Amino acid sequence: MNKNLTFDSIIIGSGQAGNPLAFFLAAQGETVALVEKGKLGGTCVNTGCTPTKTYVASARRAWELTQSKRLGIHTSSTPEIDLKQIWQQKENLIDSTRAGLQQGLEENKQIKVFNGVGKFLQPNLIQVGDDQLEAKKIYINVGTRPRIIPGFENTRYFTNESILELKEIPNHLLIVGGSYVGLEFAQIFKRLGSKVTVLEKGERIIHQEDPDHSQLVQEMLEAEGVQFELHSTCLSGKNWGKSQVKVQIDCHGEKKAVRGSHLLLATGREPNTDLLQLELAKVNTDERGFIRVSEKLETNIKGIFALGDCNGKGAFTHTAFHDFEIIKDHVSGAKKKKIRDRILNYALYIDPPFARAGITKTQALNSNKSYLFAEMPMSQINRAKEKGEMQGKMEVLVEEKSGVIAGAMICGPGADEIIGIFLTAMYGNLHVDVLKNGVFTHPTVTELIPTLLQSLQPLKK
Ligand SMILES: Cc1cc2nc3c(=O)[nH]c(=O)nc-3n(C[C@H](O)[C@H](O)[C@H](O)COP(=O)(O)OP(=O)(O)OC[C@H]3O[C@@H](n4cnc5c(N)ncnc54)[C@H](O)[C@@H]3O)c2cc1C
Ligand SMILES: NC(=O)c1ccc[n+]([C@@H]2O[C@H](COP(=O)([O-])OP(=O)(O)OC[C@H]3O[C@@H](n4cnc5c(N)ncnc54)[C@H](O)[C@@H]3O)[C@@H](O)[C@H]2O)c1
Repeated sequence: MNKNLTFDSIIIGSGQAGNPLAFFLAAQGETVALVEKGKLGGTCVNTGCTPTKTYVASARRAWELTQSKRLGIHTSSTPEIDLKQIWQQKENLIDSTRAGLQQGLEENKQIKVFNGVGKFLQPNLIQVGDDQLEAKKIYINVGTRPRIIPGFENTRYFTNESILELKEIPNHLLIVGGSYVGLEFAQIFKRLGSKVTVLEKGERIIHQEDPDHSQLVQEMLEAEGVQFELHSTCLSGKNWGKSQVKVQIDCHGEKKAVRGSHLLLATGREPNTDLLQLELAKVNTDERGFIRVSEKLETNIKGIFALGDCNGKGAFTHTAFHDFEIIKDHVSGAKKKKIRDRILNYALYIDPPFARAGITKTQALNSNKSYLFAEMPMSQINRAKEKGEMQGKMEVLVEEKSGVIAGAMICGPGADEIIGIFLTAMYGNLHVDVLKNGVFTHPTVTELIPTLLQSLQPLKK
């Protein structure tokens, strides 16, 4: 039976911004409809951060066993990898996270969850199944999905979602796309026992990073046996017999191709905004379908907001959560928080992690400001030596005039946590001397930050 229901707010998408927002608005006394077409918790919980980092942990443990001899530990047998159990462990973690969320939503009398695809009928009217929901405020948090490139329509392929359902280790995994998703899975499956080949159309992997960083990460993965085919233009796939796939990686000249047992497409994301009938609400998007928003996340239509990956202003869980913080700040009246307050930062969870904050060397060289630069290889850092993990380095960029840190990159043990030291200094607008004069705990990677800063020199091309 059709129902017409009125709420104070409607949230479309149970993602990293939508869930905390539902609880916050409810605590303000609002009635809230939360519309979700799939599983509660969105990408990060179900098919993104949580499952991949669980797999990274298992893969790390498998790799550690192969390294134990070097550290004087002799094991009597080769480790047996049980992907079914790794899968189960990840399922358990996801289930418990989702169960906590579901319980919180069910117990909250102010929130009602609707299962189904939310679509606009008018700027303040949403259709979900047979129900029509009305509210003065609508928050869109619909996230993104894997982008499938042309040429693979009739090929057996996996995405970041379906590959997490495998129960047996692929014999030879081909991965199209040498960026965050592709590289994390490349190392995971190599360490779990697959042969892995990454096919990247560009001249280098992680093309948004500095070229020497692309090189560094490629060399680290190659040292573990991951193979790379760069300049893989003109890609297309086809099934090869019952159990293989063949990917054409150059359709000119020698017509090069590679064959494998499994194929993962990791070629970027596209926004789920096409499901929303945004045209009926006259909400503007950019040419790629991301919703255009102001600094306070409002769309061109008053009362309609877009948060998280679907607004194209961030592509991470922490940026989606910060979008929630911005809305919270505006609803509660402080009205100080803005998108531009945040400093770009993230970690690529290969092991050891590659973490970055602020600008790159390439960006610094292309700007009209002068910068100081310092770097230090992990091979000079005692803690890294003691752990026997000396790949990677630490780098920092300081704006010469202000003496404030503009960018940092750490690739090495604990990099994803240590980058927070630079970020704190950057958020606090601290002069670099504060860190340079600090005394940090021994033996840590962090204790070398003052030494790193003592070697700052003008950044040169
Ligand atoms: C493999 C992988 C690993 C990742 N690892 C990390 C990491 O380590 N660290 C990090 O910071 N980020 C990571 N990310 C990115 C992170 O997952 C996203 O940035 C984050 O989940 C974005 O959250 P969101 O709130 O924008 O939307 P999402 O979490 O994508 O949630 C959107 C929700 O909206 C629902 N929806 C869509 N359309 C509709 C509709 N019309 N009606 C109803 N519901 C709808 C979807 O089903 C989904 O549940 C990873 C991503 C992937 C793919
Ligand atoms: N640790 C993390 O924070 C983390 C981990 C995984 C994913 N993510 C998020 O997921 C998003 C998506 O990651 P992603 O790696 O899928 O996408 P991406 O957009 O970062 O990279 C896509 C890659 O595929 C390549 N590619 C695109 N079209 C191709 C083609 N036709 N042939 C061959 N190669 C092609 C591109 O050159 C690029 O290297 C990221 O923006 C990131 O925010 C974050």
